[in-house]
Formats: sequence, structure tokens, C-alpha cells
Amino acid sequence: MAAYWRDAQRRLCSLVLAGARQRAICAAGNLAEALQVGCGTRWHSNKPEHTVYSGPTASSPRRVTLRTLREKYRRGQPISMVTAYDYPSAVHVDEAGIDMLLVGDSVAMVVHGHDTTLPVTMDEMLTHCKAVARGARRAFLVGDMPFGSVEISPEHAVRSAIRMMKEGSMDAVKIEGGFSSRAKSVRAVVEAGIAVMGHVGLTPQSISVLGGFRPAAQSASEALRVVKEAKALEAAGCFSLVLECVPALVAAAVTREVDIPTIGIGAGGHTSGQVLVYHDLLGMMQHPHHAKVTPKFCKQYGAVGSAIQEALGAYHQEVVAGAFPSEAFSPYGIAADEAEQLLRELERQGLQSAAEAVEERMRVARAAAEAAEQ
Ligand SMILES: Nc1nc(=O)c2c([nH]1)NC[C@@H]1CN(c3ccc(C(=O)N[C@@H](CCC(=O)O)C(=O)O)cc3)CN21
Ligand SMILES: CC(C)C(=O)C(=O)O
Repeated sequence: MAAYWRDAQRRLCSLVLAGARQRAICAAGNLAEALQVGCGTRWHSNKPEHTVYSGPTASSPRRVTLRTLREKYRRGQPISMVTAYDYPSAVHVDEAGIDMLLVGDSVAMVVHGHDTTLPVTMDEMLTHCKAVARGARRAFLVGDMPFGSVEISPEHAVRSAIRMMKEGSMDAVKIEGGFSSRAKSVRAVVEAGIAVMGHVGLTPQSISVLGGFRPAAQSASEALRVVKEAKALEAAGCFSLVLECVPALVAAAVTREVDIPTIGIGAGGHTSGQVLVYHDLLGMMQHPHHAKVTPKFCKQYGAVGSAIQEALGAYHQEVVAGAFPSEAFSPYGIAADEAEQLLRELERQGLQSAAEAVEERMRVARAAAEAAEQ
């Protein structure tokens, strides 16, 4: 079987191969294996490794695929992940060499200014995903399924996940929660051919029942539940898991127990990788709302917020003082004969104020030219 596929890979476009492989393995009823074992081709991302129709690729950097991630995981190399919500943030994350990019539902808080992640809609998420997909050429793209897009039934989850792939151009989706009903939906989405990242520990979409963004797995029984949920999500076919706000010890236990990469946030250093929110790690949190929600586990690798504030303040001061724009930032000139003609025409039509302004500017320009000649 393996030899057959290796041979087929040489002859077939990898997109065709991806479909064929997936169908073959699904037919064999070996879904968990299908998700976790890389056998020499890319078949979980939304584009084949060697694109045929999607334009120039010669200068495109090699994209991160599920296979790349699996190889990193096997070698024990940490996986990096950061959120991004629009074209510029996606370009920044991509250029930094970050492995995975999450279009997180945290967009509701850090971009839309809500107090929780609950209000963001599927349509809003898709708008952000589309923008990110235009900016990221290399990173593996994960679209977060927002609150209300998966809960009703496995069919509901599949419909929403398909939109995330078709309209949002994501490589995979992330589904929050570890209850058995959620694991069923995860399995249904995986069976639809969509790679799923699970998310256990603190699940912000459950804030209504949690009562706040509190660390999870603080008791033995809660911690055990997180381990069990992680295992159930692995069995349901998740290719990776986010572990949010759990003690490092619990994250280490989950990471050792499952055979898929765990990506921690506020979960200590013993996971397979780390994820942080873009605005948090850049220190972009000058806004009082942001300052309030920046979690204490977040290290700030920049002070972008104060840089933005300083720049805006400086601009405002220069506009107020009439210092901006100087000559250097007034690039558009008009030929002297055109200006003369304009002046005559303005005078002829009785537009006296405009004519005076033109005359004044022409005088200044002539004086400057004469001064430059001397
Ligand atoms: N900007 C931002 N960064 C995030 O990491 C993030 C979001 N937003 N929104 C979605 C979730 C929510 N997250 C959070 C938010 C706050 C805490 C936090 O500070 N928790 C406090 C307890 C607060 C309480 O008791 O209500 C703590 O001490 O851990 C943790 C995770 C992580 N995610
Ligand atoms: C905090 C991360 C993991 C997330 O789910 C988000 O940004 O929405």
C-alpha cells in the first residue's frame, strides 16, 4: 500500500492524490490514523504542496502543512503559533516564520472591543479569515469556529466548518470544548475531510457557565477531566490540541498522554508548542479595555502600543503647528505654463480668491527657484 502511494505520488498531481488518499483511508475506516500518520504527501491543508492553477509560486516560501507539523512534533521541535486577524497582521506573522496562524475568536475582544468572545459571528470570522489568507503565504492557517457555529449538532458543525474552508480559505478549523457531544461534532467534521484542532482547559466560549476567565483544572477531578477530554478529542481525530490556562503539571500530563501536538497558552513550558494573542505579545494594549484583558501569562515582546500612541501624538502636534506637510511631503507639482493658464482662466471666470491663492503660490515657487539658483 505504502509503495503504491509513493509511486502514485510521482505521477499524480498532489491535489488528486490528496483526495484519493483520504478516500482510501476513510474507506478503510481508519480515521484516527488518517489524521495522525503522514505517509509522504500533504492532504490536510486547503491547497496541494505544488499548486497548478493558483498563480505564480516560484518565489513562494514552502508552506507549512500537517505533515510539516507532524514531523516537527516527532522530532520534538517546539511549534509556534500566533493569532492574526487581518492582512497586515497575517503578513507580519508569516514573515516571522511562525508555524501556525490562528484566526482566533479573540478577534471579538482585541479587534471588535467586546468583553467576551461570544458576540463574533461566523460571517465576521469569515471576513477576517479571508483577509488573513491573502496575507499569509507560508503559515498553516487555523480558523476558530465562533460561539454558535457548531453547538447545535454535528451537522451544524460540519456546515460551519465547510464554510471556514471554502469561504475563509483556512487549512483547518479549531473547535472549543471537550464534552462528548463536542467530540462527536469534531469527528463529523474530520470525516467531512477537515482537519480539526481541539481546545480544552479554559474555554472562553463557556464563560456563561464558568463565570469568568479563570484558570482551569485546579482540582484533581477537573484536571482528570481535562486529560480525558484531550484523549477523547484525539480519538475523535483532532490533529492537535490547544491547552488554555491549565497548570503546567496538567499540561505536561496531557502532552505525555496524547500522540498529537499540544499547543499551550498559559499552560507552562511542557507542551509541544505555544500560542499567544498577537496584540498581547506585541504590547499593543494601551487601550484601557485591552490593558484589562491582557492575561498575566503573556510576555510582551514589543511595546507597539506606546509606539503607536507616540507616533499619533507627534502627527497631531505637527498638524496643529502647521509643520506637516513640509515641502518634502508635498510631492505634486504643476508645470509653470499650466499654472499661468489656470491663473488666467480663474481670473477670466471671476474666481478671484482661487486666483489670488494660485498667484501667491507661484510667487513663492519663483522666489524659491531663484534662491536655489544663487
Ligand atoms: N487579549 C486576549 N488575550 C488572550 O489570551 C485571550 C483573549 N484576549 N480573549 C480570549 C481568551 C480569554 N483569555 C484570558 C483572559 C484573561 C485571563 C486572566 O487574566 N485570568 C485571570 C483571572 C480572572 C478572573 O478571575 O476573572 C487569572 O488570574 O488568570 C486569562 C485568559 C485568553 N484569551
Ligand atoms: C487564545 C487562543 C488560543 C484563542 O482561542 C483565540 O485567540 O481565540
